[in-house]
Amino acid sequence: MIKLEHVSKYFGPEKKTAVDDISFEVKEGETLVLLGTSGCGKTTTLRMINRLLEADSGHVYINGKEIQSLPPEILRRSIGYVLQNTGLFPHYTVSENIGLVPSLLQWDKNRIRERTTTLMDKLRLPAATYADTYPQQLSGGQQQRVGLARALAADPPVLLMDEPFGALDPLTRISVRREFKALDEISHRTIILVTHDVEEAFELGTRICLMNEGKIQQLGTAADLLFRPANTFVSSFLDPQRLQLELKSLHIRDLWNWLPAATSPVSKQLTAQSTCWEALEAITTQPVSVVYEQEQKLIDGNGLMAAIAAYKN
Ligand SMILES: Nc1ncnc2c1ncn2[C@@H]1O[C@H](COP(=O)(O)OP(=O)(O)OP(=O)(O)O)[C@@H](O)[C@H]1O
Repeated sequence: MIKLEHVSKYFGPEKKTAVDDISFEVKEGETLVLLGTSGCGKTTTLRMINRLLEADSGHVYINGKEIQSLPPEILRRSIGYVLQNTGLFPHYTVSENIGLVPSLLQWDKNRIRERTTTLMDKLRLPAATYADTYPQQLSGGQQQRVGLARALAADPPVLLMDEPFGALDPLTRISVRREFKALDEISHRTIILVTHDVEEAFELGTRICLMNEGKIQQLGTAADLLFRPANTFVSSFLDPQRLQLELKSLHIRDLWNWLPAATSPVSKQLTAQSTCWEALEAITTQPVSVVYEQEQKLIDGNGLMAAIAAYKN
């Protein structure tokens, strides 16, 4: 769906390298997260995909078509773009902001109104209350949802998101992120999301591309990065949050072979798809059992920790 081949970008008279020969592919419906510390080239990479920046070398393809072959304004109509500071127009109402791209595409007024209302309802901003308000009358979390609705309005197959939850306070950030993940409008889209927040990357990414100094250090699933790091940069980057990330990334089914059998029936609250984090939350009061592939296993604190240790060895 999206393919980068040996893409590089340099800035300034000294041709300082911002992005250094990176290649990756994002499949249809996948969310790829570009993760890394400030200045590692995430935003530059993202902006070369919608041609807000031009690559100095290499090729970018969307659906097999090289993006250079399309005028930037046509290209951008099929790519939703969400920014940290939302980029909403302050003198446009919420519904005018959301309907911007459909208007440019010359949809008729009824279709724009219908689409705007649908999106506002889905994003918990009922049109009756918010359609005629202005962005500055909304909270940060609400403005972020308007920014997302605007990016989704013309139903683009591709969504590029640059620190979309970055301006929100930690609690709002977690709830807006959960809502985003659960949104049916998101599930079928191909998304590239930039963040420096490891937990966010692990929660939202189908795969994660960890960058440093313009280069890809590793591109893989959360489990690849955690348990099969490509180099010491990758493991040290994750170390500060390692325990939490491991508990949230490992599922009961991953540990199945190392968990003890349940000898007597115990209350069942978990499934094999539950994460170890969810299991720990559930077993704070009593052990639980899980049935998977016609076997019943016991989940208690000691058994779970021993199974995690065995999995890692
Ligand atoms: N327009 C520009 N002119 C000169 N240098 C730039 C420009 N844009 C980015 N850079 C430099 O390129 C490098 C990569 O920047 P980029 O914004 O892509 O990093 P980032 O990983 O997105 O960082 P952040 O998380 O802080 O946004 C940095 O060293 C930055 O200073």
